[in-house]
Amino acid sequence: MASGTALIYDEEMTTHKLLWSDPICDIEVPERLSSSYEQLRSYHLVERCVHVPAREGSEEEILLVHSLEHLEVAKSTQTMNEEELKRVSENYDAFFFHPSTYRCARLAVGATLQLVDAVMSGKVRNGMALVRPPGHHSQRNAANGFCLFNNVAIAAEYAKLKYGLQRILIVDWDVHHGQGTQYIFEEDPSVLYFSWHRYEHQEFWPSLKESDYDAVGLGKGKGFNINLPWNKVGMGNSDYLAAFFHVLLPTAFEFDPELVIVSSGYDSGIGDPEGQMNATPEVFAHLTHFLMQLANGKLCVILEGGYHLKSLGESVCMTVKTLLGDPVPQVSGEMAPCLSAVESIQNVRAAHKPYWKWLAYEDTSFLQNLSTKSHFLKTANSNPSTEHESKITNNNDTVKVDRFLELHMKNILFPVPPIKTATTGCEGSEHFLSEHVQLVKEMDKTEVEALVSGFYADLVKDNKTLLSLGSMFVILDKILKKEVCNGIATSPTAALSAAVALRHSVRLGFQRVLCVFVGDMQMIPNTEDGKMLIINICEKEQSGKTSCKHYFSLNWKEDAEGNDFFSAVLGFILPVAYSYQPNLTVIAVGPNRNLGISGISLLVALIQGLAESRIFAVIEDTEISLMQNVAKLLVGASTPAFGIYVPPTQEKVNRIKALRDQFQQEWKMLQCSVKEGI
Ligand SMILES: NCCCNCCCCCS
Ligand SMILES: [Zn+2]
Repeated sequence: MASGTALIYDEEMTTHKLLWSDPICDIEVPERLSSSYEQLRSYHLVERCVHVPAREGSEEEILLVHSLEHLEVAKSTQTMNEEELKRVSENYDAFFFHPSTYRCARLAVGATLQLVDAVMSGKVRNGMALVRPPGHHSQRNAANGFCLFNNVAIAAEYAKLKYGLQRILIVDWDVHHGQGTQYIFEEDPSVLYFSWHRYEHQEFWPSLKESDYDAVGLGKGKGFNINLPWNKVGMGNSDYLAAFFHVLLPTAFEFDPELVIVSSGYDSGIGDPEGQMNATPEVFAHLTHFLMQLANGKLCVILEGGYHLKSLGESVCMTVKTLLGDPVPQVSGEMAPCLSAVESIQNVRAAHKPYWKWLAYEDTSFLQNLSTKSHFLKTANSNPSTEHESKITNNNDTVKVDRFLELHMKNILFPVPPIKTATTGCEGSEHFLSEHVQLVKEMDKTEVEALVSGFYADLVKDNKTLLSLGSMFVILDKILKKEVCNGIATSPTAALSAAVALRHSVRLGFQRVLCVFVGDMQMIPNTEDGKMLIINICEKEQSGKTSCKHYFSLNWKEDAEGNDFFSAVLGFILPVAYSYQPNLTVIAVGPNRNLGISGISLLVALIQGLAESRIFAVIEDTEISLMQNVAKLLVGASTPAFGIYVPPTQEKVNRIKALRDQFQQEWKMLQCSVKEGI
């Protein structure tokens, strides 16, 4: 199994720079690269990565995407004087040439292809390339928006040719629409292109009609181009996460890519003068973590934009830290997407309904009620509750943004725990023992009885249960003290152990404990005080217990053909969990589970983004292979495999929709459509 994270950086790419005054282009400075690299070094992240050298992209590789004419024009600029450079640059929208631009652009292409080779060859699992000039605006025959050659588009064509790939996902989280990439692949069903971008109803650059949500691709490519326009500035962490849960991830898992490439622009982050958005650096750790669960972890992150140096640097570090497998920091801010974001999400889901199985039963009746194409009137005067208050008055005050980020990142960056996983050395754990795993010694019986005596004492009869409870307490203690990141234990009675673990965790001081219980839970703790939130995935309604704000019973019967659990995890469990913001997650699998191992693996893999990746898993001791799968995921030893994708049945979609309609006011991350009549 491939491991390791590649980092590609070559100082020579800092030589390209603007030689004359141009207020549009003067933000694309060499320091974008050097200060990002310095920030990575300051967090000791460079030394933890595998260094892969850049190289020049060959003319042949560039011609995979660009015309010979475009290549020749670019090549001819190397010997021009400033006057000539200025004149050639004026042929393009927002681009500048320097004598070294051509050389730098070829290094940017080569660095990107080096990363693709390192990942596809298994030399590393994933990686990041810090490159400039960026690429996603450049087109077959034109430079545009600071971009000369489309690095990511060339990488996709290269990967198809060299590795015979048939499904590549490009995620463009830059705040600008990568129209160049869209044009290149809009008829190509083997490349799924997703972009969100500041749009403001076509007012924001590049102000194209084809950047709107109804540009779904052409011909055979229909459905493989996804545009999510942001029609207001100030979008934040919750809007970005909602876009992943309710648009990108369900599509991405159905598409099942063999490789994921990110057009990683950080001008969608707080403080950036172009984006004017509010999302804070740690959100990129979450976005990266989600994409790491696709394509067996084969993920290539390529720098695009990002023009506030401090914001850019912090976001680059959050990305690389996550690629390295570090715990994902708690995401900040109110977990409630704004009205405008939910409108855009609803529109793009409706536009793509004809092309994706997961959207087969999407309710698009709202389209009938509205005549205009922009399915919603511009929410010009939308009331304050639908607007995000901006943490910073305006992003143009660079020093103020620096100060904010200084403080914000202080309580986020935590040392990586020396040990990742603690376990009781239960059956089957010998398979995955590695330096990341610590065996915990059993706790002595009297101590356990003392801890359990308060409650459930009557239930705890035999020694075996007492011992398993003992080791559970030890593990929970280590997680609380941050000596380990997560832990796993088996139990003869997972339901009892889970109930005891929940009570013990609250008593240890965890304020919000999320418990996902698979199987019939037998006893359900009282969740009135909100200190626990329980999601019970069971085959039948628990006797008499209906769902309420902190207790959900989600009936699910595993599909014999494969894994149909994606819509439940992405459309319900994660949105509720992210709304709740737990500081510990307990995953328990009891007897007669009703979910397949691949469904449970999906749940464990995606839920690690919560609670700073603090997870305690307790598994019925009869489930040896499940235990091994979950343990490998917690250690980070394996890239997850989620089985055969099966789309949800109408009945299952309706069940999730019913829960969403009932609880989307309490747990706002569930929102993906605007209530009628707002
Ligand atoms: N009024 C023209 C604004 C042009 N702005 C170009 C921004 C390119 C960003 C590359 S990520
Ligand atoms: Zn950009």
